[in-house]
Amino acid sequence: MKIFTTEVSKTATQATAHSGIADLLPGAQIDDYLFEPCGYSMNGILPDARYITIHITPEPECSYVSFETNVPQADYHDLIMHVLNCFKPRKFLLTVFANKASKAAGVHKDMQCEKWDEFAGFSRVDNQLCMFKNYALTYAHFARDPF
Ligand SMILES: C[S@@+](CC[C@H](N)C(=O)[O-])C[C@H]1O[C@@H](n2cnc3c(N)ncnc32)[C@H](O)[C@@H]1O
Repeated sequence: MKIFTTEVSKTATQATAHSGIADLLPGAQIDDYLFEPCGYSMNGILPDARYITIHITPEPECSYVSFETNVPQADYHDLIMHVLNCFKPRKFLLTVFANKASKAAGVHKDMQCEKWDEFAGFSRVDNQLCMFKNYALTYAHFARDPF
């Protein structure tokens, strides 16, 4: 997380490149900001009103990264792996919003499968499917050391 400090990165562009954020969704037009002495925010826009937004609090006592996108994908496995490789968290929360018309319509059912109980070295410690009128939400909590 030191990469998101002005001690290590001279500019936001440097932090975006060196952290791997620039490669998460190639082609995004990025507006990034590196706070003094630490902290990072970025918004990226892609064709068809798609976006990516990342906010990073690197302070060790309360470190936190948020990543959000509306880029439609049938399967977010590779993108999730890419994000995890960038930030190497000890735990993460995953939320997927999709309805029947979404490219990701099958994700809710898929994420109820036991194969997600263990994922990329993480254990799933919580899993919820919430059905709303026009869409559903899957929420899952993964941790490296759950017990
Ligand atoms: C990236 S900002 C994001 C805050 C925003 N509430 C969010 O999560 O969307 C938080 C990080 O920037 C740092 N920071 C430095 N100066 C800041 C400022 N003037 N306003 C907000 N955050 C600042 C904080 O210490 C923290 O590491």
